[in-house]
Amino acid sequence: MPNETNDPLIPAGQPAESSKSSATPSSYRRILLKLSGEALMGDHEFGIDPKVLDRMALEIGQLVGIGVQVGIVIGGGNLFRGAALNEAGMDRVTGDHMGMLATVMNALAMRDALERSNIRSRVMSAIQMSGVVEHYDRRSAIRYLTSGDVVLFSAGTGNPFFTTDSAACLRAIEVDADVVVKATKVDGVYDKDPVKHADAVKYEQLSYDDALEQKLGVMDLTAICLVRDHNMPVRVFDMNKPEALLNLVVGGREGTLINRG
Ligand SMILES: Nc1ncnc2c1ncn2[C@@H]1O[C@H](COP(=O)(O)OP(=O)(O)O)[C@@H](O)[C@H]1O
Ligand SMILES: O=c1ccn([C@@H]2O[C@H](COP(=O)(O)OP(=O)(O)O)[C@@H](O)[C@H]2O)c(=O)[nH]1
Repeated sequence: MPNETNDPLIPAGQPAESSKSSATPSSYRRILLKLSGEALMGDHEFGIDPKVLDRMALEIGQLVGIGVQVGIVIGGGNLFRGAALNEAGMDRVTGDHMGMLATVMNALAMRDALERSNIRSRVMSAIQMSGVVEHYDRRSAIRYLTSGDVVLFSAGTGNPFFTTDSAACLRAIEVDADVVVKATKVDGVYDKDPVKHADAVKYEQLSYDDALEQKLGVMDLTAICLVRDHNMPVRVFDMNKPEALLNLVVGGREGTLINRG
């Protein structure tokens, strides 16, 4: 049922067609954007490139400008990954805790860039961090999104052994986003890793089951199971392509759509 009551706690989740009749030219009313930590590095080997943050803030601002509600989950792979720390000898859960804290740092940096561009934003964390960021609360998050604030969901799911892809899918389902938009370094999902195979063929569209059966590697299987079980569409696109984000949100053919098929 479309939300016709203006109650912020009634899910936005309007199908694309119904929101087309509203003031926004967007195909989507509420999106969950997943940014990988590595996307924030730019040309560097580690850390955060402020120029990349500013460019992303600009692109996110374009979405806010046309009335799209934007939730963001940022990864932490530019700083720490639990699995990599574990391979180097560290306890896995400790490594995952460090990875989740890395996502909070990235979210703080992104908020800083958004605010410098005069885009209202809030950071919420799955791990309580009083005095630094607000603890994640679904109802508050929906209120913020409805009021037009960009909400950065940090610290992943709050649990070790998960990824921020799973966190993005989880938060998208919880706040009833219309779509998960996954920004990567490649321009969609291919039949094999396009970075390793020059002859890889891109999919325009892919079903959840095909993505699972073929283990296509662009998103972890836990995340795909979650979106499949809740019929949440995912679009994978290239964040380095200028205007690609805006284009896909207004209905352009960017990247690969993963859905029921
Ligand atoms: N079938 C595939 N289609 C597209 N990308 C793939 C595929 N298999 C593996 N990949 C890799 O997945 C990466 C994108 O996922 P992403 O989550 O952004 O990266 P990371 O896991 O390094 O944070 C791409 O850089 C690409 O090399
Ligand atoms: O719910 C979560 C999300 C993330 N992480 C940890 O945080 C790291 C950074 O997240 P991710 O690898 O998903 O970042 P990205 O690849 O998107 O940069 C992961 O490797 C995990 O160690 C975790 O333990 N639980």
